Amino acid sequence: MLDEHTFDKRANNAATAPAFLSVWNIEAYYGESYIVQDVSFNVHEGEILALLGRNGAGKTSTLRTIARMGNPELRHGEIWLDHKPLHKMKNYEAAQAGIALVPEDRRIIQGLTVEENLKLAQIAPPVGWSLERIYELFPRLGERRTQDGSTLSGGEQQMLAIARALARDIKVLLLDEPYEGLAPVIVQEIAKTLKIIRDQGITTIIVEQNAVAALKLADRAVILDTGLVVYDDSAQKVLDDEALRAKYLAI
Ligand SMILES: Nc1ncnc2c1ncn2[C@@H]1O[C@H](COP(=O)(O)OP(=O)(O)OP(=O)(O)O)[C@@H](O)[C@H]1O
Repeated sequence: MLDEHTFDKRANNAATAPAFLSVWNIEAYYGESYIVQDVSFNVHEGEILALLGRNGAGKTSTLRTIARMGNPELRHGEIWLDHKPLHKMKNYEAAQAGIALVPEDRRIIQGLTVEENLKLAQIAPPVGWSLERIYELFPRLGERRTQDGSTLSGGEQQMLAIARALARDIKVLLLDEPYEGLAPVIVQEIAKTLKIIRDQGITTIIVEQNAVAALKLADRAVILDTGLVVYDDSAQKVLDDEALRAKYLAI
């Protein structure tokens, strides 16, 4: 592994200069199962990256590794966020460094209102967006601020899960299947919001079964196949290339 000193030397080399978020040769395991197999990609500040691939390709595992969840266990490689070594951090340290993972099941806390869910996210510094700013972006949440969060519709729960991430001071939003189970009109509404969030400087990685929707949203795409990167280029190119879509995404 490189220390910060070695990293600085690398940073001076244009060919290997780290991006805002750099994932370098990461290998991660569930027990002895080798799942994330030498994955590398860069994410530029303020872009939306779609991380795609068939079922079981290792997308969720890659997000969990970046968020330093501990399971899967990172055994090799490096992850750098804005010159900070995420690979040396525990989950809470990665969160403090600005990583927010919104998991597939959204984890809305039952028995707490929308506003309480948001306030709970702000309990420990560094605090991010104010409630006013959040409600401006998600008017539906403002209207339902006193409603139990677990009684929201699927789309509203997804909005609350994203809003809760923004309530903390984050740099990178990791979204795992944000569109799952949502009607196309709600998908469009969330996509519009994610573009506004990008335009406010937040970097996003989206993992999504609805590859077409993710590609339409994203600036760039990385495609995984059995734990390996098989494509890393513009999202539009994938939309335009039928053979590529059929080969790696089966769409
Ligand atoms: N907790 C776990 N323990 C052991 N193996 C796991 C665990 N979670 C996932 N795996 C395995 O790791 C591989 C990659 O799973 P992962 O969920 O990362 O893929 P994915 O690309 O996100 O898939 P999907 O699109 O189906 O959600 C799969 O073979 C899966 O069975």
